[in-house]
Amino acid sequence: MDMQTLLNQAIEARKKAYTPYSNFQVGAAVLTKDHHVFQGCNIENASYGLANCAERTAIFKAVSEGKKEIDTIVVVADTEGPVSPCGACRQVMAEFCDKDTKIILANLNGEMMETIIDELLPGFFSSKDLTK
Ligand SMILES: O=c1ccn([C@H]2C[C@H](O)[C@@H](CO)O2)c(=O)[nH]1
Ligand SMILES: [Zn+2]
Repeated sequence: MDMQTLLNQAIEARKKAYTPYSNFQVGAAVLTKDHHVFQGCNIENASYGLANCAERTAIFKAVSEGKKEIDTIVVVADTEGPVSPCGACRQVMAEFCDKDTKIILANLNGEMMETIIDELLPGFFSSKDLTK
């Protein structure tokens, strides 16, 4: 699957964002290594802290359908530069991204950057840290 197609799926997912509190819509698309796509949007709550970000929605959809191996994640928002995932999402990405998983951060103006989890969250906490 080409990047533009996956970006378009993230842009489509963004239209479903439920954001009455922030009015900041985000979309995401996860391409699994076995070529399935899971879309996600951010979903807010009157109890503000319960908001679920778009990228976590997409990752959790994939994992809950038994797809844990991620090839690419695209995240898009209407930001000045490419959207910057929050710390919680970076940690969740770290759980399911390998060192080569492509993480594409984009905005609606067509700006894009490609990164990897080691750049987004250097020294992330992982299962390795649970054993001494
Ligand atoms: O990468 C990001 C950054 C923020 N948000 C959401 C959380 C909240 O609903 C709104 C404002 O923070 O944007 C995401 O979904 N993804
Ligand atoms: Zn987040």
